[in-house]
Amino acid sequence: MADIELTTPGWTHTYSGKVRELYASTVLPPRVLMVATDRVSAFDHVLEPAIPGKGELLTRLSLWWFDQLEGMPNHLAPREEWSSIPPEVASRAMLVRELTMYPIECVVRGYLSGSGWVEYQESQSVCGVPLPAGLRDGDRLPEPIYTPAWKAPLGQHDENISYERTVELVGETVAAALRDLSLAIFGRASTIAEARGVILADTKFEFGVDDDGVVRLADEVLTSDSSRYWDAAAYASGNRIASFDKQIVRDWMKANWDGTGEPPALPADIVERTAARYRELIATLTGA
Ligand SMILES: N#Cc1c(N)ncnc1-c1cnn(CCN2CCOCC2)c1
Repeated sequence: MADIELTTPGWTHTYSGKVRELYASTVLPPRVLMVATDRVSAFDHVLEPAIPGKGELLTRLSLWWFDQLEGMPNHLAPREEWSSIPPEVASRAMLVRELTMYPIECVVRGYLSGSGWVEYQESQSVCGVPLPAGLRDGDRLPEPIYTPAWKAPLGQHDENISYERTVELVGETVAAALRDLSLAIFGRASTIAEARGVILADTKFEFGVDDDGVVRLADEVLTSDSSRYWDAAAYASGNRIASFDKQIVRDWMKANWDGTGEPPALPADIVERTAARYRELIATLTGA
């Protein structure tokens, strides 16, 4: 697609995701340019229209979180290289080290919601992790749980897997590291978010390993696309739907699409309310 290629020379388009485009540098050492688009996806579909400013807002949020998680090796390229990012995408791009990515979505859940609530009602467990009886939708879990998924190729569903299956996929040492790092990062991020009046209900991390064998936090991190964020004050007053993420889009889709055929276009007010929630979350967390 012509509009995907960058006009700045030195970059080759390598991958189109639902909401991101990836490019390889033809001049720098192995680097990947991750460009966030304004596209929004839900229920495995890319929806129309795009959400104005989404790519930039979520990139800013990722970069803020990478900075908050000091001490956790990540995939960002040294900042002195960032001047090479093409100006045409600079506000919504990250220049990252090329890693060998692990095929695991490292999901951590601190609260019971979404597919986890559906599964809990049927089995009193989430992804095979047993939970106490009597929990309600939106309840905080006794402690955060690690519920990994296998990263399916684009177009296929990610598949919830057991911790033991992750051991088969990446070995015991790496599987334990991914679990422990995910739970530790979730704990730190939850504390930082709650100090700002925001609940981090759940999120997913991706990791890769560099040529020196260092396991690094990769992908986007703790964005509204990879996480559920709730307003803590609203939650405390019993309003358990005041979310800062794509819930507005998900709820509208559930009410206006039966899941067959192409999804309907989002109305202008849903687009604007979603953009406003993204802006509000970034302002609440980062102060910017
Ligand atoms: N983050 C990051 C990152 C990194 N730091 N280094 C190398 N690759 C990636 C990465 C992340 N996502 N994808 C696209 C999705 N893959 C496409 C290929 O097939 C598997 C899926 C590439």
